[in-house]
Amino acid sequence: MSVVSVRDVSKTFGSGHTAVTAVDHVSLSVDAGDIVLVMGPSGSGKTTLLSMTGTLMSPTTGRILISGQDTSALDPAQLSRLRLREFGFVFQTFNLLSALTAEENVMLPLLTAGVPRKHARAKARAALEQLQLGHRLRNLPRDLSGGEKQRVAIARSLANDPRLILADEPTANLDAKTGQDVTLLLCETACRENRAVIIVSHDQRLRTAAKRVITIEDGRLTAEEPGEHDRNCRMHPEAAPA
Ligand SMILES: Nc1ncnc2c1ncn2[C@@H]1O[C@H](COP(=O)(O)OP(=O)(O)OP(=O)(O)O)[C@@H](O)[C@H]1O
Repeated sequence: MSVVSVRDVSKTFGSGHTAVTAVDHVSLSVDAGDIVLVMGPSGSGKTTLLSMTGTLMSPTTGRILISGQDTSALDPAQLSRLRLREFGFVFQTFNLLSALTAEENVMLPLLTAGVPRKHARAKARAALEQLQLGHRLRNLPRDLSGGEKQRVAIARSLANDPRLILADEPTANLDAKTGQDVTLLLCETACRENRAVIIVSHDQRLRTAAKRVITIEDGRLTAEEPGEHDRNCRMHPEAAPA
């Protein structure tokens, strides 16, 4: 069974002559271990598709199934629990809380999900160590580089063992090399743990991190090509931590 199945989904904003169809009859299935890069011009519907896939926005028509469960049948509280349990989110602006250390930032969603503090701390440390940030546990975001901040955000997205990681322009605020390295690290880690990943980006260099590359234009999926990701989840030789 697919981790996520997007079935004939459309999203229209507004109505009448000002209506904009941002996503137009899109179907897409993503399995465990899949790493899908969604590319396309500005305004083509990438973020709208990602938001619906993450149940942050409901489709106008069509259905989103998460591990076979139809999300349209769930109320907001159930959707919120589903997101905490099944999804990890990575954003272009990192979205770290400035008053919390790296470790506390990673612990936060675990505590929200009801994980006991001691266990949450151990999981946060393990996730940060995996992202090669074991020496930065007590640092505040302001003392971290852009690449380190995004690695903390990735550790946070991985800490609750999500089935699916959704990343929206994760490299937009990083220089090209750092952005590619951080994304490769995310993809290698997710691949080894058999998690599914969907990344929305303009960045052609991320093809090296993806197993599938999907193009969206005017809200429609227009192409799918294989990516260049190493199927054995090996770290790309050029990638070193940022
Ligand atoms: N909340 C909204 N209300 C009205 N129109 C919207 C809304 N969100 C998106 N749109 C419109 O839907 C279309 C798709 O937007 P979306 O942000 O999904 O594209 P995108 O491919 O992610 O663009 P970018 O690469 O610039 O982030 C655009 O025409 C946009 O203006």
